[in-house]
Amino acid sequence: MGDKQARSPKDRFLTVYGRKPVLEVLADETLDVDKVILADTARGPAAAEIRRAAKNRGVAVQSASAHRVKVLAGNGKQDQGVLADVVAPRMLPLTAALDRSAPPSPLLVLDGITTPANVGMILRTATAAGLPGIVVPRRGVAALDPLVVKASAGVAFRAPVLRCGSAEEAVERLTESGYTVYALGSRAGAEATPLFDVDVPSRVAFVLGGETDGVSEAVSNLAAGWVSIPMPGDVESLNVSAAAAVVSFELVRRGR
Ligand SMILES: C[S@@+](CC[C@H](N)C(=O)[O-])C[C@H]1O[C@@H](n2cnc3c(N)ncnc32)[C@H](O)[C@@H]1O
Repeated sequence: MGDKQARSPKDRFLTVYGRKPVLEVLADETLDVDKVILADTARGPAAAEIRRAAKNRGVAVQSASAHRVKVLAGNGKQDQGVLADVVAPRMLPLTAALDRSAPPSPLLVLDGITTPANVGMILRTATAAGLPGIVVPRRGVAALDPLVVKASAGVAFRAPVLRCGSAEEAVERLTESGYTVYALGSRAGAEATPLFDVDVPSRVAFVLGGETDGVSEAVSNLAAGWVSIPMPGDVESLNVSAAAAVVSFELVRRGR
């Protein structure tokens, strides 16, 4: 994965699409809206309202074909011919964060989490716990779209999101940078260290896996080991956002 992709412009923006979400971000003075892109086929009162709201905020409205808007919104989404790029001030490429003199730690890394509501809830919880970084790969994880923003209760705009191509790439980069990277799994059995006993070195990251398959084999092979949240009750696993909450606040407790 070259640096070009690692520094995609998408690393700065959350794209919001659809008339109502775009009007909502334009109405929110705390958000820095970079631009609005409106389909050249968009006419009538709804398009006029968006143009008016953008003008009031001094936000540029670019015109594009309806097809282009659809592609930019991630194809198959209910874009209604309009999207807005909102600057997420704390979103950074992972590589840039690791180049800092004090790289952020502890981190969460998302691997294969495809339900936007889970991604949004994880961003909200980890931000609430004060974690300095949540690695959200561009591939294999739900796109940072309005469903994620909604599930995060708007926290996604200011969550410390670190972007990279894939979870595998993130684990490789983190390991090269001296992080101990643990894979979180409920069924790892005897080979897993209970979360409440695990060492938390100064550079540490915990990988959360997908809703169905958990942490991928490729990622777990790169990790330093498995960690599990003890579950004395008889259930197979926690919802991934619940697991993220337990880990995040255990890290807060350890940091005291
Ligand atoms: C719904 S679980 C995935 C269950 C999946 N069948 C599996 O084999 O891992 C989603 C993610 O939440 C995290 N998780 C859930 N329960 C956990 C537990 N008790 N300990 C550690 N991680 C857990 C793991 O990262 C897991 O990959």
